[in-house]
Amino acid sequence: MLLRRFIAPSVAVSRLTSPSSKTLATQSDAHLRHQWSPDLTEQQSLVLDAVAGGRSVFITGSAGTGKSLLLRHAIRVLRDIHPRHSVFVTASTGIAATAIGGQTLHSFAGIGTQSADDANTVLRDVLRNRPAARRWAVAKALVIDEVSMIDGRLFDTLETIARRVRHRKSDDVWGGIQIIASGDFFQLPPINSPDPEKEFAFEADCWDASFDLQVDLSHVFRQSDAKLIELLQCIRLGRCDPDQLRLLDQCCVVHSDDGDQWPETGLRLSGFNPSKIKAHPKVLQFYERLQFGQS
Ligand SMILES: Nc1ncnc2c1ncn2[C@@H]1O[C@H](COP(=O)(O)OP(=O)(O)OP(=O)(O)O)[C@@H](O)[C@H]1O
Repeated sequence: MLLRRFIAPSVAVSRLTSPSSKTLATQSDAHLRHQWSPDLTEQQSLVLDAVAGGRSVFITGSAGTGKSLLLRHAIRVLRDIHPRHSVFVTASTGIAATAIGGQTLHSFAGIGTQSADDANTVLRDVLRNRPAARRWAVAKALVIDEVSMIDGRLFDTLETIARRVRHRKSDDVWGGIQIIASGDFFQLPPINSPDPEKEFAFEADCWDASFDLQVDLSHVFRQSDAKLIELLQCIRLGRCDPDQLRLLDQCCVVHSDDGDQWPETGLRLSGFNPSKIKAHPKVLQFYERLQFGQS
């Protein structure tokens, strides 16, 4: 269901067709590319060129396509083209924010951890929170990592806050703040999204208007085996064909009466012939694990 809702609009995307209203920087694209890294792919370079040009960009792609690496480059570029104090680096979770040296989106925005009530209530709270209102006022660029965990209603609320706080500076979407968002909607979803119609950020009313460019990174760096990459992509989309299912099946270690292969999970092991276990020449190792947490 998520697949249909997400892919259908346009995110298998390269360039938005409508021209941006934002002014493009005058730096030479080739010069910037040379400075960044010769190893970046064409898609990654396209993103950095857009960031350097003041455009708002959504970066997506499956695991290992270089989103995090690209985001780190993008943050450096943003700090080159804007005053440092006006670039805010955020993520939807504390762990993700720490990884990129930023803060949580909620903390930046001054909205607390509860999900957005109506936009007017949240706006009133933000305006009472002077440091937060000031952050919104001075921001020229806002980075949002792991945007897949932001629900659509909150995304719309944040855009409304930006526009209302900054109405004297700009009537544009997000009050003219350059938005660089990154995430993979096939990975972590929002927690307790309050509005089923706007469960995901890409369902927000302002989503498409928020970005000049939406890029789906296609080159997977984490694996090099083409067959494995294709298989992982198909699993991600829930579209495995019978050949791929057979291949997966072959990878499972299956109990064989005379072979030396062992079941790979405790569950299967418990159904394994106990005499086989006792007769096995190798010494069995037992590992104890303690796990703490709240349910
Ligand atoms: N252009 C590139 N050339 C070589 N290696 C690259 C390039 N871009 C990314 N990588 C490497 O690919 C690996 C995966 O990158 P990264 O962690 O940024 O992916 P990701 O899309 O953020 O993954 P995930 O969604 O799992 O967090 C890293 O080791 C990274 O250094």
